[in-house]
Amino acid sequence: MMTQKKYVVGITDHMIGSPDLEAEVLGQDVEIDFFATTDETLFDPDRLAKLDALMVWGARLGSPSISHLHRCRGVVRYGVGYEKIDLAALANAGIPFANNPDYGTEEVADHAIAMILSLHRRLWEHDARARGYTSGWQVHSLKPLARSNRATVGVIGVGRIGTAVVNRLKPFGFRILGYDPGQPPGHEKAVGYERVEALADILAKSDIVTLHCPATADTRGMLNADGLARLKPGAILVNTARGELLGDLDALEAALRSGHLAAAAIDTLAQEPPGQHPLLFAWRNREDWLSGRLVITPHNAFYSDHAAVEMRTNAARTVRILLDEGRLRNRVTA
Ligand SMILES: NC(=O)c1ccc[n+]([C@@H]2O[C@H](COP(=O)([O-])OP(=O)(O)OC[C@H]3O[C@@H](n4cnc5c(N)ncnc54)[C@H](O)[C@@H]3O)[C@@H](O)[C@H]2O)c1
Ligand SMILES: O=C(O)[C@H](O)COP(=O)(O)O
Repeated sequence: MMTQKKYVVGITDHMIGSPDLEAEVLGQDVEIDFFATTDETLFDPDRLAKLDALMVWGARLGSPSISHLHRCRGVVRYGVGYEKIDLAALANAGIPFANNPDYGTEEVADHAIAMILSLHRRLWEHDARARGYTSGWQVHSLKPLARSNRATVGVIGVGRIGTAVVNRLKPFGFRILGYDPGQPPGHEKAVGYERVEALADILAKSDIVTLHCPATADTRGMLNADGLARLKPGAILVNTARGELLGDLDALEAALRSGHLAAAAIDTLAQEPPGQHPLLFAWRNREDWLSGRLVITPHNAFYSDHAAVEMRTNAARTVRILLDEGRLRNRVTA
């Protein structure tokens, strides 16, 4: 017997492929309206107007779309970050918003650790030099390598992912500093890092800086020219959080060219896929001056098959709870 549909849930976007997993979790009384695009200008207003809830992955969601969500009880994002969602417009429309904080934490932490260790050990630089090995097959051909228990890692943002990174760093013996004005006193003891009270301090004291805070008005450009200049000479930078924290590729290029920044590993860029900046050109073309000192991955730190299932299941459960109980878990306010 066909179950009558009680609700309509909108799902974006084509990154989902087919919303079969969501259909299973949402149940038979939910009709899914699948918007197979990340381009919100292509969202049909009449279809938006019929939605009881909306699930969003890569799409932006701004006031033109939000103004058509007449009966929507909640918007749920598949991911953790929500800088592409106009929270103020949702609040004005009286529509609550939730993110999906508890998926893929382990994956992002592993990705950051892989980046930290491979840059700390200068794997890519050694690989590049050893390939042309008449001059490069030398044990000490690069800048000095510090033993991990003589190096300091600065973790900026010690929330879920930052904490998972701290826990992974401990067995290596690194000194671990943490900067996170949002965490209460005592958090550093509970997690096991040394608390630093000012951004400038953690930048100045760390050999390796790893970013794990969201993109907000406070954090955008925290490592622009000024922030980069505050780093220790020869520091390493890892960004698996958001590209907007760096933002200024001119400044990043200058810091790498001068050697003030020894190396950087980046999973997120302000523009994705990356554009035509000269630094990106040098990276694509493996230019000698940069070779092995800039590693870029395509915003896939979160990804594993397990995390993808976890992400989709958790987000759909959040919607099901909303439809059944009128309660939105993981709610985020502007
Ligand atoms: N690359 C990826 O695939 C991927 C995947 C998931 C999340 N992320 C990014 O990682 C970020 C962190 O995720 P999370 O799950 O740990 O989030 P979280 O909310 O658990 O932790 C973020 C922490 O950042 C802190 N923070 C806020 N403003 C700060 C500031 N000005 N300086 C220092 N710390 C500040 C907060 O107090 C919080 O403790 C997300 O916001 C998202 O942008 C990236
Ligand atoms: O924030 C997240 O969960 C991850 O970065 C993946 O989400 P996004 O790439 O869609 O923002």
